Amino acid sequence: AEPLNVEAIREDFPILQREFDDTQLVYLDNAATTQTPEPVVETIADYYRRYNANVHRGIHQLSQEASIAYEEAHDRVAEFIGASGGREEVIFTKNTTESVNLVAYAWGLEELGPGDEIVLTEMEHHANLVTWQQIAKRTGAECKYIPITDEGRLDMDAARELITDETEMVAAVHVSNTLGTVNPVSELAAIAHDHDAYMFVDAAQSVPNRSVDVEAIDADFLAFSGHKMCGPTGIGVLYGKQHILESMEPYLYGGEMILKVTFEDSKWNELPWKYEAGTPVISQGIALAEACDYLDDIGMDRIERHEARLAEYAYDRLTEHDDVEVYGPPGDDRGGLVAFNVDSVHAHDLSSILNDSAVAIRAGDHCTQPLHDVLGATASARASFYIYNTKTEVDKLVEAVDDARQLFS
Ligand SMILES: Cc1ncc(COP(=O)(O)O)c(CN[C@@H](CS)C(=O)O)c1O
Repeated sequence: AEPLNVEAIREDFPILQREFDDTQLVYLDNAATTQTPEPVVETIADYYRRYNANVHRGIHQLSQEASIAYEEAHDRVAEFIGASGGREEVIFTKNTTESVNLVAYAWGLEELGPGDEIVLTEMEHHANLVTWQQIAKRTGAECKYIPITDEGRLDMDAARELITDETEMVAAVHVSNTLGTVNPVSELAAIAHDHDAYMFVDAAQSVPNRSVDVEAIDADFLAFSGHKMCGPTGIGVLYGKQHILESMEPYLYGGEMILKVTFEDSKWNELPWKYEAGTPVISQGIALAEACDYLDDIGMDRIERHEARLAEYAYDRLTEHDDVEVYGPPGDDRGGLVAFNVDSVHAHDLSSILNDSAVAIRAGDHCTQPLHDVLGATASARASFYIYNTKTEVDKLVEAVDDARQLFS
């Protein structure tokens, strides 16, 4: 497929024209959050200008329009991830973190007990790792961690050992936000299902960046965030197989999620509203549907290839110097990000020097502290790419890293 027309895409992101001290912004922190294209911003503004109303309630025209747009946004997101069950399999939350917590509380707290096991990986984000770790503590279940190899890939032999008939849940990241590793989540799901365990895929760094088909993976649950895929903050998605979501009890109670309430008890609304208590993320959900259109117009396979090319170029240029360690698999086999350290420069110093050159990257643990312990690093710098980044911007990153190296050597 032909390369992206990055110049045309950049026209949709006025923020990328910002300058600091006459130096144009180079935004390379997309794994943290992506920028928001004009069509999505316009969708949000149009909602509040023309048809803002509460949903599932009022019978007035505005509420009808808002309700239909909000409900259809669920259908659009279901289509984007290949969920043939449509809106019944797509729950809107606040973010990926809340999506994981929904399953941990609504299923984990109810179903897990002593002797049960949850299998995670050493590269998990805190959203997944801390959540299941704490649910295990509260239920008496036990967490186990699939180790990573020296190249930062999952040790699948160890995975086959660790996932047993005691395993109730396998929860793994699809693309690591620190290593860039693309995990074999379909294979993990098959192993989990061989042992009658559920498979939860943390897709925060994959749904925005490549074509993801929940049914091809055969995930039982899958989570991601709108703000990492050209959408606004305040919207996350939990995909769940319909029959599983039907079998679970909600854990947030209130309006919207009920059909009938008496003083004695309550009956729950149908899916997905059963898990969307109170006034939902209306404008955010409608905007996320627009973001799905925006990305599909570009093409997820082209986006994946664009990011892979930038990641490989960054990997190759950064490792031209032997004082740089890039974490994770080789440059030609990873998602669109590189986390690295430069021997003589602490990651935080590096990111602040890069900021002086208007290059925006992330420094820290990227919410993967246990992984950094495994890597033997207290922190790392991370550049992460998206549809509006260019090789020239990677060159600016490398030049700024060279400046830092001079400064500190
Ligand atoms: C793999 C993975 N899983 C879960 C999350 C959480 O997404 P939220 O929208 O914050 O809930 C993230 C978000 N990672 C950001 C913030 S720490 C990063 O800079 O890497 C992620 O990368």
